[in-house]
Amino acid sequence: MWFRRALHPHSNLLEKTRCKYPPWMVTSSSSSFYSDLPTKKGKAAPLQERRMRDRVRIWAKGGEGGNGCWSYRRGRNDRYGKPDGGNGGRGGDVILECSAAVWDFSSLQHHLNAKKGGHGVSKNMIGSRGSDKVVQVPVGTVVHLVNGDVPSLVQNISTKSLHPWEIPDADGVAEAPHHYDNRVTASGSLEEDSDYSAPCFNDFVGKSARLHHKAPKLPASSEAESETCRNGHIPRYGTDNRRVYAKEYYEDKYEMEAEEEGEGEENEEDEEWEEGEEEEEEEEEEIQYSVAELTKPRQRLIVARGGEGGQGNVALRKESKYNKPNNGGSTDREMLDDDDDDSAPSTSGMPGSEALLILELKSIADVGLVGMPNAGKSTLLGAMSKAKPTVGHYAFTTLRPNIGNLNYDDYFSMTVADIPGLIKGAHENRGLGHAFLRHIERTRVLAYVVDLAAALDHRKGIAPWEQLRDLVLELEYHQEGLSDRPSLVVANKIDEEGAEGVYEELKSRVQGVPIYPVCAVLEEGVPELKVGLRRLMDGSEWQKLDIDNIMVD
Ligand SMILES: Nc1nc2c(ncn2[C@@H]2O[C@H](COP(=O)(O)OP(=O)(O)OP(=O)(O)O)[C@@H](O)[C@H]2O)c(=O)[nH]1
Repeated sequence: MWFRRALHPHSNLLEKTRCKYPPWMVTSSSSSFYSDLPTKKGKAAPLQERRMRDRVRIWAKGGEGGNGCWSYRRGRNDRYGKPDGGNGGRGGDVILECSAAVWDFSSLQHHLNAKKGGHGVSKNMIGSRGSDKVVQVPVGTVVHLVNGDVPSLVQNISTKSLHPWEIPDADGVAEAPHHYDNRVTASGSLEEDSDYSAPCFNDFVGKSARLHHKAPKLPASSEAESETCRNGHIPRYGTDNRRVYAKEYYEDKYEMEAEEEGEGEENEEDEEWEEGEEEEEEEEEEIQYSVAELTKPRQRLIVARGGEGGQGNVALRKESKYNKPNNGGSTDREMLDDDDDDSAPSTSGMPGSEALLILELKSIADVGLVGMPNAGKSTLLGAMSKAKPTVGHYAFTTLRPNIGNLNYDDYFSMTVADIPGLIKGAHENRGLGHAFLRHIERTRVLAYVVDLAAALDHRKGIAPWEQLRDLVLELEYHQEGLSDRPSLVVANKIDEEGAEGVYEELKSRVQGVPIYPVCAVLEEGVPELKVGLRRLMDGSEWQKLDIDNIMVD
């Protein structure tokens, strides 16, 4: 309605527009009225016109644990009070979530940080858990580890659906609490997370202890004593002293434990030896390839874990009391009520784990269309499926793999990936390089698309049999044995004049694979091609293109 009003002779909208823009920009014809106005090009180019980001390096850091609280609950009748500082909350994890709604890594940040846990509070209240950083990655993401812990797979079902005593199944998709986490292996199978090591004391010694509440009366440690001498009284609020005391407290504890076990020296030797071995390993292989894969939507992978929260003085006091030798046969309750030793400090939260990762996308499709630029791969994908890839009469129109669904009358369906054009020397980074070939590493069937008309009428193109030889060589350069899978040849542009003769010559020069003459533009020969692809898919035919079976001048 509004545009009719604008064009109505009595409408003053047209008049206003005339005033706003110079006369040469405003015409009375309805077709050019709006199109002549200067239009600003949007920032976001269509997906097809953007280059794909299928490899990215990310740095993930789990959230720091919240500090434990040091607090005493004092009352009118209780001058000294009882400890009531709660533990700090656990830091958040960095999680990669597999999603079918994401195509590549272009929306991924390089630094992924999860949130810190909340600090513990008085009245024995635990700090809140830091929120996780969940980022979505496309289906087919492969994770390589440069630095850090091996990521672990998290299962993703609401625990409400489980029986209270049921342990979430490893193969299922149950959201397991963290102690049920499993490690994922290169093959995607799960392993029990048996050697997940708790963060050690050294992890938090270097961190400044930020304690909220009043410090306990410190024992006569060397620093505390010197402070006492200077001020004439035991310092009650010195953070540094608390930290020193906390350090000594834990060092003593760990020494005692080691002495008890009588293996202190052996442990040191073992550690040195292990360290040496680890260094050697690091030197040998810096990147651990394919430590995990995300192949199904909603799969989740923890790449960096949040640090544990620090302990409040309630927890530490209980711990120290339970650890005391119980000679008098007193009960646990009596031991807890006994508040002779109320000087247990609180501890600061552990830092979260860090990981440096390389994410790589390997699209998953049943059939991969491989061909030189301008061979007609995108046109063919559009003819076979409902995909709408960009088609252009110039080379390298396709900048990212396009995936389409090939449907059959009996509801069978398969996915087809159109890979950007390859040229001779792609392995030396000519053209778009051969990085896109990683997308066909997972395809089950290969369809080589050749342009029958490329070398016709003294055009400068390459003859179809030479195109095939170059394609096979490029696949092999990318990965040995990549061409070793069921294959067929699509002889495209059969509608061009003289293409029939080239097709006949192609058949005589290339042996061992079925060749389908097709006109992708007119969708001729496409049904036969679909039948051929299905035969290769279900295994009723198995033929591959061998370099020895291609006759080139
Ligand atoms: N005559 C004829 N032209 C075709 C046929 N199929 C495709 N074309 C034309 O060939 C040109 C290239 O087609 P695309 O589908 O973009 O080729 P591509 O292999 O995807 O090219 P890249 O994106 O460079 O890899 C376009 O101008 C198409 O119209 C066909 O069967 N017959």
